[in-house]
Amino acid sequence: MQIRNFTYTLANGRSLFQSLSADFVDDKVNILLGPNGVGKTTLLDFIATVNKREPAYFQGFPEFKQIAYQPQGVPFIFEATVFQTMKMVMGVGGFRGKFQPTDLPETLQPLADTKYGELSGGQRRLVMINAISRLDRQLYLFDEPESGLDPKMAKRVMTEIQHLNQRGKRVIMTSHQFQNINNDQYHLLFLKAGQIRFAGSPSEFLRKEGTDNLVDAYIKQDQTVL
Ligand SMILES: Nc1ncnc2c1ncn2[C@@H]1O[C@H](COP(=O)(O)OP(=O)(O)OP(=O)(O)O)[C@@H](O)[C@H]1O
Repeated sequence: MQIRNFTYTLANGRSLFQSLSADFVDDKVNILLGPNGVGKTTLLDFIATVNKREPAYFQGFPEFKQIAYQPQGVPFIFEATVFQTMKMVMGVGGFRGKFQPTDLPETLQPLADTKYGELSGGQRRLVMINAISRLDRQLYLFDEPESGLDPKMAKRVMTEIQHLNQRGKRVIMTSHQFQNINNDQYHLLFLKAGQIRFAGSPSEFLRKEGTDNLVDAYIKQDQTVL
């Protein structure tokens, strides 16, 4: 999957991407990093075809039906229970297998009959990520999947996302969290000022910035004068 020379200007005239090129890898979890407002979600929207995707710029991405997308917001029917919500999301996504409360992950089983509207923000996110991960698609897009989750849950979600990738699924996600980017099963793409400024493994990122701490590496990269 690759993006080639993609230029995009917002309706207010602000140039968001300038001849942006990016290469995503299949056998690692791709993580888009970069400052707030730089365009990570907008890029996911193009990949997911929420925004029209021109084949001249977006090459090798699966078609719409083969993509599962977890957007940042998680609006849903507040009265539905956790179990009903997951079943509904999976049903809309084309899941036709058997699904019962005992199929819920251990963390969600005690909440099976709890109304979605009574969950915390992090719990809602967990429900959506679980439902979306169970769809049978080629490409999974997660927009800040660990945001709002406690450290244990965030770690679990990142492990599940890696398992998804190890089962042969392609994954692109965004993140502002670094504590779980702890191995080279991740492929980092740093977006800033309209282009990808770094692409590579976490250890390559650390080496490039001359530090052993990803947060420091991120800040150094962000401070680089272009
Ligand atoms: N519907 C919209 N109309 C106008 N501008 C928009 C719209 N959606 C996003 N933008 C603008 O596009 C820019 C990129 O937003 P985007 O959400 O893609 O950034 P991001 O990198 O994902 O940010 P964050 O890390 O804060 O989630 C921002 O400046 C934002 O104001």
